[in-house]
Amino acid sequence: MTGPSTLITNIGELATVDPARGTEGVLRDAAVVMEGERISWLGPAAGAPDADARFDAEGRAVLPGWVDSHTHLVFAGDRTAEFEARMAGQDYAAGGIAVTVAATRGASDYDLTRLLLGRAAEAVAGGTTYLETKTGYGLSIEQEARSARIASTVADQVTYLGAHLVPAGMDADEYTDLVCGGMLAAVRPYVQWADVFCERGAFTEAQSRRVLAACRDAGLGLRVHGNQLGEGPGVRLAVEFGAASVDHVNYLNDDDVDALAGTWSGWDTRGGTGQRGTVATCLPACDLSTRQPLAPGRRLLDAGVEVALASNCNPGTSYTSSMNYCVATAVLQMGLSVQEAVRAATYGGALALGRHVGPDEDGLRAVGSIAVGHRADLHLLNAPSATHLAYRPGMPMTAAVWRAGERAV
Ligand SMILES: N=CN[C@@H](CCC(=O)O)C(=O)O
Ligand SMILES: [Zn+2]
Repeated sequence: MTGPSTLITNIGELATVDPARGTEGVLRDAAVVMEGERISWLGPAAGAPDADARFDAEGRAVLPGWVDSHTHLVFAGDRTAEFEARMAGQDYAAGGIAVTVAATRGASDYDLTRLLLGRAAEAVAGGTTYLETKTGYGLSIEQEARSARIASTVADQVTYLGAHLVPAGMDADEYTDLVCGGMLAAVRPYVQWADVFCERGAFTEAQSRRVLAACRDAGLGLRVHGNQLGEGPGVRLAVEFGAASVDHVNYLNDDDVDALAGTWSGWDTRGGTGQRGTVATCLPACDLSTRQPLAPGRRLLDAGVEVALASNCNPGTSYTSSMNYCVATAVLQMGLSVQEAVRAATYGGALALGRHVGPDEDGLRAVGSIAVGHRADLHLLNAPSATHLAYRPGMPMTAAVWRAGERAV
């Protein structure tokens, strides 16, 4: 599909995050042409072709739109009281999820959709152009199917997280049967991925294994919430099942890091080719809000693991979809360079969602990097370089956003 073309010129720093351009991938004094939903040209501004419309970036930086590969946006209510108690010293516990389940079950389809649309709009306003979201606040066949259906009308990709918490009054193994049986069948038309919260207070290793096997057999891609509140089997299970990502990863021992690194042994990080492994998705906004140690992103990168950064926007542990904030935190507190953090929040998220490459055909274009044929998802900063995301944290850095070639902000 073609369409009207737009030339964005006078770009001071164009962070392509394209592995084909080597680890740097940064062009100076650059321009990009979008044609319909796709990128049709990029290169030096001086050599840019004509286009139907022209936008002057005035020397500012352009990045790929953020790819937020981990959110929980289908919910009603909030958990301010729980947050206040946590800031007063109480530990986070999985049980708080039940408060959101009650509020979500009580909301109408109309309200749940309206709330989700508002949150997705907030994410786009912050530079996010590709969004995953999950079920997990329904926890019955009807409610999980409703959440999945509503999510699929708004998010780019949807993950089934029936295995988020065992609902009050239910036996854990009987609930796991439901997650692997009738509930899975009911959500299946709406979701691409399945996830399990493998943690104390949520699902045990044996229960998690059953969920992952059933969902894999149903043809879903897999991800795992693991090692968030302490060391545990989450990472090992993710590796064993060939999951696309394991998310949180706060408490890792050497074996966990080695196991994750092993999944990337056939991968060429510089070129972005080869056999892909399990992405470690770090969620720094969640770590700060729950006062957990920040995930060891530096250690994972040094070991050769591909890392993603995501917001984990949800009412319990991370009530923000600001990827700018996640990137700033990764640089200021996790030891990532600006380039590594930007890559993790764009290309890394795309890797975790299987969209780092695409056939680059309609509806299946690659996201998370700027290259010809990829989806035209661009983020113009109010700054001359991406460094300003960390150098000026908390400042309004998002100047304009194009999503699939359309101006969204
Ligand atoms: N860790 C599990 N699930 C969410 C939190 C859910 C909640 O507390 O409502 C998370 O990713 O942090
Ligand atoms: Zn989560």
